[in-house]
Amino acid sequence: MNRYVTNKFDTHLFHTIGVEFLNKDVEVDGRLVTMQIWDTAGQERFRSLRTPFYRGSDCCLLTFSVDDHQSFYNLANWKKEFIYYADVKEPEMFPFVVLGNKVDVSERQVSAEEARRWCLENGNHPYYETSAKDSTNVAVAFEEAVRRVLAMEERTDQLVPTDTVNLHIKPRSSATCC
Ligand SMILES: Nc1nc2c(ncn2[C@@H]2O[C@H](COP(=O)(O)OP(=O)(O)OP(=O)(O)O)[C@@H](O)[C@H]2O)c(=O)[nH]1
Repeated sequence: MNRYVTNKFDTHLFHTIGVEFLNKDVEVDGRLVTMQIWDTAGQERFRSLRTPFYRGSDCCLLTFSVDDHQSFYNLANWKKEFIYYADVKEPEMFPFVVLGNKVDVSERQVSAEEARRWCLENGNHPYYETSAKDSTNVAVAFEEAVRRVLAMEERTDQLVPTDTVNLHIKPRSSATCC
């Protein structure tokens, strides 16, 4: 989030406490969009602080580190937690984007193939290999998230009938006559 919005990278970051957020205006496929990005704390002790912020999200970027197998195994739990607290009614329709971050490091523990397979088998999520350190694919991944949200909104709009018939019948007032 910091690399994308402020174009900065810090090697000595403090853990996120609760939630941090930043906004960014972006043009995607000719549409101007204001993104509100919420970065939730990953540490277990902050669970109760982060979970209230899931509700109302339009998209979820599930992120792991390619040099840390455990963070990859945790993806399923993060997804489950998000779906539960965001109260996602149709998880298979919700836009998730998966990021394998830290591709700048040489000691990988998760291959791109393994990550892609997980994405395919767990909802066919788009997968991007990113580096907040050297900017690889960061903007591309966020823009894909915007595209998924816009596509989702278009689909939902199409489900709303345009020619509605109001079947609600107003009760007649007992005071009227004739
Ligand atoms: N080499 C490298 N290091 C990174 C990259 N992204 C983050 N880091 C480092 O990894 C550490 C953890 O980064 P965070 O962004 O705080 O990770 P987090 O998962 O959000 O952690 P919480 O704040 O506890 O939720 C920091 O020291 C970062 O500098 C990257 O793309 N490459």
